Amino acid sequence: MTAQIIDGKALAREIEARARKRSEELAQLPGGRRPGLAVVLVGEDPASCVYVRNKTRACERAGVSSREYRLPADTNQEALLKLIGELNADPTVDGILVQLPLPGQIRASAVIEAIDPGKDVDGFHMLSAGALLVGRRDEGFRPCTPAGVMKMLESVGVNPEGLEAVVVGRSNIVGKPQALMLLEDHATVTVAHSRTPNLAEITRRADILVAAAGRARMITGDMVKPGAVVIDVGMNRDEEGKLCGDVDEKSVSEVARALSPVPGGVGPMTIAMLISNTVLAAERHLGQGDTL
Ligand SMILES: NC(=O)C1=CN([C@@H]2O[C@H](COP(=O)(O)OP(=O)(O)OC[C@H]3O[C@@H](n4cnc5c(N)ncnc54)[C@H](OP(=O)(O)O)[C@@H]3O)[C@@H](O)[C@H]2O)C=CC1
Ligand SMILES: Nc1nc(=O)c2c([nH]1)NC[C@@H]1CN(c3ccc(C(=O)N[C@@H](CCC(=O)O)C(=O)O)cc3)C=[N+]21
Ligand SMILES: [Mg+2]
Repeated sequence: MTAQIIDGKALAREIEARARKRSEELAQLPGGRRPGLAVVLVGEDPASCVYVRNKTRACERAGVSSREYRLPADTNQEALLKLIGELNADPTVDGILVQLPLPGQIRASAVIEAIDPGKDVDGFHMLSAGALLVGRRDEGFRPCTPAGVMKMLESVGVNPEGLEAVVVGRSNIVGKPQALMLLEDHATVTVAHSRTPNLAEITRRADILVAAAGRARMITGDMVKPGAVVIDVGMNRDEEGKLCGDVDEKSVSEVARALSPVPGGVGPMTIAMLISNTVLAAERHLGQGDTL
């Protein structure tokens, strides 16, 4: 078997095109405007710079106006909180994204909780996390990466209902919300992590396997059930400095039915979902309800 490659980039472009249509409609409303996103970057992390550049380009494609705030690496928490307060109060800003990780002197949780929950387009605020947990789609925002993974599954005709899903990783931004979204769609969900002793045994049960551990090519063909759908969230550099996922594409593509590539898979989808969330935030701010 040779796995179908799931084209996250093409799917992301479709989502951006729909967002563009809606952005233009919002701009045409009386008292309307384009959705606005503020991206805050503290320090000069090279990987973060790549993401921020990709986000800026996607905003242009989707008709979302984006602003960047670049602060020096030694910025203190108080100064960052002051900027968040100003962005919270700015009616042209619908969404606020503070690029993670933050430098050590800043407590990320303090910054995330300071964001107006109505502008939490990353979906990292406690209110968004709680809304996902209790199944309230009308409140908060869904975290972009796991939401993008759900769209990718749908795009290859995979309905999670009744399937065994395994998520490798339990972070607040990927693994945990991913497990909740799969559960919401009626999969039987297992979450594995660094203290899981028998990982291969667990992953081999998966009809849907989501790899989000941040370990280069750790998922090999022998860990995958024949015919499984494998989604690779990982963004790693290998020994040669080459960008790679958590999945060993070569061995896994001989076993899986479908596989998402890195690059061109989850990364572009994460950005498309960020844009979708920003349009949703603008709709709510303009009293237009949820249409996306
Ligand atoms: N494409 C995209 O848009 C995005 C990509 N990413 C990428 O996804 C990956 C995960 O990101 P993130 O969740 O933020 O990472 P974290 O480092 O916060 O979490 C990693 C998780 O994986 C688990 N883990 C680590 N090593 C192993 C192992 N050997 N076996 C099993 N589980 C393991 C950890 O377990 P424990 O909890 O026990 O420590 C932890 O739960 C990274 O490569 C990141 O770059 C992240 C966000 C967006
Ligand atoms: N507050 C916050 N929100 C995030 O959503 C967030 C974050 N912080 N910190 C870092 C991670 C990582 N992340 C990516 C986004 C896009 C690509 C992306 O565009 N990837 C492309 C190209 C990557 C490349 O060429 O280097 C691809 O996979 O094809 C990757 C990773 C968002 N994250
Ligand atoms: Mg995100």
